Amino acid sequence: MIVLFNCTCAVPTTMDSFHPVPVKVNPDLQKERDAALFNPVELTYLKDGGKDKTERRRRCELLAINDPDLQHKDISFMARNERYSNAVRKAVIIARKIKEHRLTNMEEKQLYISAATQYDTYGFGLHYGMFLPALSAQCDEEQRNYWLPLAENLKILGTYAQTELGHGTFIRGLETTAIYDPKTEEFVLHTPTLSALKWWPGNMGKTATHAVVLAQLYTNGKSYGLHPFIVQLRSLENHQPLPGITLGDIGPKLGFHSFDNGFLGFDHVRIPRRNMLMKYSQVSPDGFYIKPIHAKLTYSTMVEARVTLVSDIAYSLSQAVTIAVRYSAVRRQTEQIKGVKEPQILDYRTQQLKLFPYLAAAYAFTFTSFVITGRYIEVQNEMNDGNMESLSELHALSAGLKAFTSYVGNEGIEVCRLSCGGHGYSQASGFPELYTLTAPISTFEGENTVMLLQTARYLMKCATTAKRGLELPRFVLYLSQRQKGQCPARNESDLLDHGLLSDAFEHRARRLVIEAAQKMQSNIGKGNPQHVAWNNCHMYLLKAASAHCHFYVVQTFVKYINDTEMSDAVRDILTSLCQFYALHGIWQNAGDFLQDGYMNGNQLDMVQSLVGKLLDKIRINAVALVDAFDFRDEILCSKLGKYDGNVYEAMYEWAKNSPLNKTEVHDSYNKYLRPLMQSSKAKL
Ligand SMILES: CCCCCCCCCCCCCCCC(=O)SCCNC(=O)CCNC(=O)[C@H](O)C(C)(C)COP(=O)(O)OP(=O)(O)OC[C@H]1O[C@@H](n2cnc3c(N)ncnc32)[C@H](O)[C@@H]1OP(=O)(O)O
Ligand SMILES: Cc1cc2nc3c(=O)[nH]c(=O)nc-3n(C[C@H](O)[C@H](O)[C@H](O)COP(=O)(O)OP(=O)(O)OC[C@H]3O[C@@H](n4cnc5c(N)ncnc54)[C@H](O)[C@@H]3O)c2cc1C
Repeated sequence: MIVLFNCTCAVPTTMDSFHPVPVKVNPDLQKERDAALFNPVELTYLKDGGKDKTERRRRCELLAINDPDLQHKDISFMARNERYSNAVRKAVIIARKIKEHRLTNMEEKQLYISAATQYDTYGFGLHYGMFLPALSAQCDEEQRNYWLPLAENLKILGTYAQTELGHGTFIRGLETTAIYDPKTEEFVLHTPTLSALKWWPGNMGKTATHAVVLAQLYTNGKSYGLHPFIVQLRSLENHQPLPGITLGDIGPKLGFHSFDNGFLGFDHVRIPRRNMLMKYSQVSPDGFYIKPIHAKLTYSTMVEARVTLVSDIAYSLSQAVTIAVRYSAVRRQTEQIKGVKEPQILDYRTQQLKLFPYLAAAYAFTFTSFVITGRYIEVQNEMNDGNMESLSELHALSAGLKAFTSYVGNEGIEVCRLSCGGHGYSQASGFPELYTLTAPISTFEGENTVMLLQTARYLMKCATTAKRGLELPRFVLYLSQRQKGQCPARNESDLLDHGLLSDAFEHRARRLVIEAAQKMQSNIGKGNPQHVAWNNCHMYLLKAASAHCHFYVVQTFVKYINDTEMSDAVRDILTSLCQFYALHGIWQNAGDFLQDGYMNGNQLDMVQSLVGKLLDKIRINAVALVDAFDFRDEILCSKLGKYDGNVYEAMYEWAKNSPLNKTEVHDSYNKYLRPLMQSSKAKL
């Protein structure tokens, strides 16, 4: 039985609300909305960057939501083959519709794509997410003029083939070779071992015709390290793999079921010299190598992707808390006073303690994503002018924030699922797809521990620079400032001060960075080689990097509230949310704040008491805070998180469509159960 998503296009939407006016709203949810102390649409405008941007976003999303060509049965009821095929079908429709709707702006395209794909992966995700960015960043002008129009017009479909079976993290250890042959002016690509098979690249198994392949460059008998090459994988006539190329799908995964993550092997495959992407380094026809102005420019595609992932995590976490908070407002459980209605589960302190830290984090990460995206654009412009000075800083910032936010995001989505009890485990909740789509962010684009260690590496250098009294970039300037002694808070109201809270995180980050640097120094002092000392100090380094990122997020949240114009009511709730984010962070990491005597037991008591008090303030506004994220039901794809709160009706309707309910009596009854039961009967 085919079930279409509820197509609500015929139902009018009000000016302020994006949602169709529901026939009946769950009274508990309505009560929450009536009691809120601010207007959520104001916060929506703020988050989107203005009313006009909200309206533009809604228009883009509605174009996809209301399009009958993009409707299909729930992906939860599809097998993998069907899911892959459906994702490709939709990707093709999306490409056509983007042209028809004249969506030329990148942001609009992304909004449209994410509304059209709903909670599934996008069939051309790697093409747009990594292949095109890699071409844009690594091609010289002539190459751009040739390849970009082909890729932008989908005449070729691409992927980014870096990871191998044997190595993902340690990319200097990748084994695929590209050996230059000056006689024919070609590179010969080869997979010398099983472990050198490219493994994991998305859309490579069945979809891509081309790939940006990362391979070890050899010319004139010398190795020059990893470089990007564009390689045709499949025929443009019949999609068959080209001679010398082995391709396939790597099989089912935890999630990403619609994605054809693939493997790829080369058997002495020849490509023209100009298929090496030559913006930063070149090989001349006679095999002379010209090196790049910065050794790590080959890695720049990953920096862009890590920046984008911070926004993606903020978006997914916002979806998770929207589902869990709305459901917690309509779910009632456990009679407290005989004969009196059971309370909404949102009233339980434990439920609030599960959800509100992630609600606060969702806002904190959203604002952080604005800042890091802005910084990325600035550095990109500097790099386009040939100034590579800030590349290391951007790498450290993006690697650390991608790791810090995705750890919290993955954990938060799982906590939200658990907070919905049994129904959270149903595919109807939306959590299984949301979780499995977000979970690999901790692994791809750089495994999180490895990324935090990269941030730590940068911080260690900064600690040395600060010690020498030399200048540091803005975002680590605090490392050159002196520690401020003890936390000055005397009472609870002092502890609500944003400046004081930001100072506390600054103090913790500086102390942990300096401590890690000292541990490294003393380890090296004991005669350990650098890599042994580094390994011995991993626990300090990881903590330092994480504390640095935590401080960055708190500071960004505070600065956002201070620097942005907003109504008093919105400022009031964002202020409480920011205080809660910081105080809860102190409470959860109390040891770090107590360890050097920066805070004392009495101050910690006050922190804990304030966390409790702020729960009340957030409780009144919780539903409005998640409404402000402004997810339409068609995008949230959760029966628990529906805007109208009619959860039980929706779950029952959804369950009726389970393929197992197609017939009253399943085939397996006649095949297995009947013979078993009849023979058992005989024995009785
Ligand atoms: C319309 C649109 C729709 C879109 C819809 C999207 C849908 C989208 C679906 C997505 C689907 C998933 C897509 C997953 C795609 C993959 O996962 S692609 C594969 C990603 N792979 C990785 O991230 C590998 C991680 N590993 C690495 O990056 C490197 O090996 C490491 C860990 C950084 C180490 O590199 P290394 O060369 O060994 O460097 P090392 O000796 O440690 O030295 C570090 C030095 O390099 C510098 N460095 C390292 N990296 C960098 C860098 N990147 N930049 C600058 N400097 C750097 C450091 O600053 C440091 O400098 P110094 O301190 O020496 O001055
Ligand atoms: C869904 C998905 C999609 C992907 N898409 C692509 C793609 O499109 N293109 C592509 O090229 N790749 C892709 N990848 C691969 C991905 O980028 C790698 O898996 C990732 O970079 C991690 O590398 P790894 O698998 O080698 O992990 P490993 O490095 O083997 O990690 C295993 C463990 O070792 C630890 N470890 C490793 N090195 C260190 C160290 N130096 N110090 C301390 N601990 C360490 C890690 O912390 C981790 O705990 C994808 C992966 C997934 C899951």
